Amino acid sequence: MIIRDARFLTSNTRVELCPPPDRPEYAFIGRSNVGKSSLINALTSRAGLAKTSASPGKTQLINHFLINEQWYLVDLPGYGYAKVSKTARAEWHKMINAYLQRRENLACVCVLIDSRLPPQTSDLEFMEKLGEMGVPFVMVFTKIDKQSASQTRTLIAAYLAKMSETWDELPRHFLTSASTKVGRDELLGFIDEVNQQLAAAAPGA
Ligand SMILES: Nc1nc2c(ncn2[C@@H]2O[C@H](COP(=O)(O)OP(=O)(O)OP(=O)(O)O)[C@@H](O)[C@H]2O)c(=O)[nH]1
Ligand SMILES: [Mg+2]
Repeated sequence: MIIRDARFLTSNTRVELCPPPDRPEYAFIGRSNVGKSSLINALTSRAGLAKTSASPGKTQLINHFLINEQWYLVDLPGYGYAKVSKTARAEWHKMINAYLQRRENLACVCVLIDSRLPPQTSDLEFMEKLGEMGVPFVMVFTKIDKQSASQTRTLIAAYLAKMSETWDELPRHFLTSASTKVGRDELLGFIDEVNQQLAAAAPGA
């Protein structure tokens, strides 16, 4: 897929204030600092489209971007950041739960996972929750440029082995780097595929 056009639409905390649910939506979520905003910039080849930061907790709102006038890409605030207050964490859960439950055009959630770490409880629990809610998702491993290919292979294999303890069928997964753009075409190809399936299934198609 070629990204001809990518623009920022809105930032807000409430699902009712999101843009009209009139096209497929793909949401990026994962632990703070995992590289959600950076990957959005890499996918769209628009540096600075989504705000990034070396310190965790940069993205605080539900940010909508419109891609090729056809689909929405959403940058969400991260979870699992230790220095966040109890109140802030409760607010995050409220906002994200409402978004996941009520955003009717949500086509797929991309759960971003740091490729350098062993399976983290917060990621495993979040994916469990998506499964219980019946929200489709894929796993997107990030920052693979930061280690050797063999380290990545070993860690991903261990991750998938861990997942197969609780999942009968493993979700699809992608290996990515916002720095080198590895995995960009695969992820965009997947989004294209889902967009086409949804269009074919839509009434009047
Ligand atoms: N080397 C490398 N660094 C990356 C990559 N992706 C992100 N980073 C760096 O990781 C840090 C966090 O990136 P962000 O994109 O802001 O992370 P985020 O997940 O949006 O973080 P929050 O909005 O705080 O939840 C920044 O310093 C990025 O430059 C990558 O693929 N490779
Ligand atoms: Mg961010």
